[in-house]
Amino acid sequence: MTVTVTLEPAGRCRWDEPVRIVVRGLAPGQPVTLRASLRDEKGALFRAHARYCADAAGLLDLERAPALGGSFTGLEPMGLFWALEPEKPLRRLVKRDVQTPFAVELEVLDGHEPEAQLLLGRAVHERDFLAPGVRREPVRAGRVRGTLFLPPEPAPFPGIVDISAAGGGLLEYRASLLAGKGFGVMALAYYNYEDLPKSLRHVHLEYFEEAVNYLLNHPQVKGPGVGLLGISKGGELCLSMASFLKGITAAVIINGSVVNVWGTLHYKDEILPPVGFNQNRIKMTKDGFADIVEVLNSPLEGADQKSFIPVERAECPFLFLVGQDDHNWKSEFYANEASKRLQAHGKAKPQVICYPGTGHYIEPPYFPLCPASLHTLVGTPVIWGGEPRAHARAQTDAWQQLQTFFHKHLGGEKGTILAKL
Ligand SMILES: CCCCCCCCCCCC(=O)SCCNC(=O)CCNC(=O)[C@H](O)C(C)(C)COP(=O)(O)OP(=O)(O)OC[C@H]1O[C@@H](n2cnc3c(N)ncnc32)[C@H](O)[C@@H]1OP(=O)(O)O
Repeated sequence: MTVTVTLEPAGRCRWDEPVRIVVRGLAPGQPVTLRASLRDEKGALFRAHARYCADAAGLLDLERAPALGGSFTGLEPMGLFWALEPEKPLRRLVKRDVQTPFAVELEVLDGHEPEAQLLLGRAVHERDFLAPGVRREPVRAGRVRGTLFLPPEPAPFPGIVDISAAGGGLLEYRASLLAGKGFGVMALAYYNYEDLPKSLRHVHLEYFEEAVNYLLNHPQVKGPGVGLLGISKGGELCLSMASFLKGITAAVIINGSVVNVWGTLHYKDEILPPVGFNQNRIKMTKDGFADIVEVLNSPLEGADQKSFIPVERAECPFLFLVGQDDHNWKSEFYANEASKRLQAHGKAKPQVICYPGTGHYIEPPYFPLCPASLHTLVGTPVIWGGEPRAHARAQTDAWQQLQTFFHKHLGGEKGTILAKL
């Protein structure tokens, strides 16, 4: 009997959607190995594999059959995606062009032995980043540089500014996926992109103010305010935006810091100096990677207190999503200190969700954990923390949590349209 690999739903789906993998035509109880392969846009290969046994009817359904070993074990229907590992170390899976899908090759190999196994069947599964009808609009307005993603009509939609980690350039994949949930999402570049500043040494919030106003004035975006979504340095910038700027209705901070890091922050006549750091607190792992989690000074002591972002000035609700094993910096400490500061000034207690075993890059679901890669500010590979399975679980939950939070505070439940006030 021919071995077939089928995916449900059939055909192309969004990267953040689960898919059911079913293999038919095997012998009863046949041992097989499933292997997933993906090449990113720079040709870097990512692979995962797992060993299974067919059931008495010769069927293998990954929603019912536990993996017996390989890149992961246990009942993990999406393990072949979140357990992908780069052939060359230090590569993080990022999607640079959201207008094309990632093609994932799924192979069924006979037996459990690692050496060359007989190929029994295969399928190529496309996972894309733009839901049908989602529109992609490059933004070159005044100084603002980014890309706006708009859901299919009817407008208007709640607006969200999405700000990535330090690294420069412009990564659009989170914004493009989130636009598929009914939001108008602008991925905002903020340095080392086109004619933007080349470094983070001086950050002027007026640029971000212009970006917020651009989005608020967009004819397809509904007010009265916008949401902010930021990860890492992007999360820190969202906290500063919410503290100093108007027009912010909700903010989701993914592993951000509540202290100004690396460069001087400017807004009108105010300045926040960068928090101090001590390179002697960099530890080296047995693999030779840097662990920088202790490098930054505490913003609760001495002169470093001037670097604490005045979150008490913010008028919006916050959701902090925290990887408890974040090794970039102390995300849980920052979230808790932000919460204390807000409550000490009579503001609402923010929602803080902490994920055990979870590292720095909490991405949309099914992105594989990146254990270590180049830190552009540190200039050497660092560990980001996290354990693959726990990190994968956290990504799936965090993605739902941030959507729920934005729908609650920005409106925009699919189909509910509120006119601009
Ligand atoms: C001590 C004081 C402490 C002070 C304490 C500092 C802590 C504060 C940190 C601030 C808070 C944060 O944001 S922490 C998060 C910091 N994040 C980062 O540093 C992100 C690192 N950057 C990246 O991963 C990349 O920029 C991407 C993947 C985002 C996009 O790459 P790109 O912009 O297109 O760059 P590209 O020209 O392709 O490649 C340039 C180099 O980037 C890296 N790179 C490129 N692609 C990838 C990739 N997929 N995975 C991994 N790395 C990649 C490679 O090394 C590559 O060099 P080659 O191999 O091609 O030669």
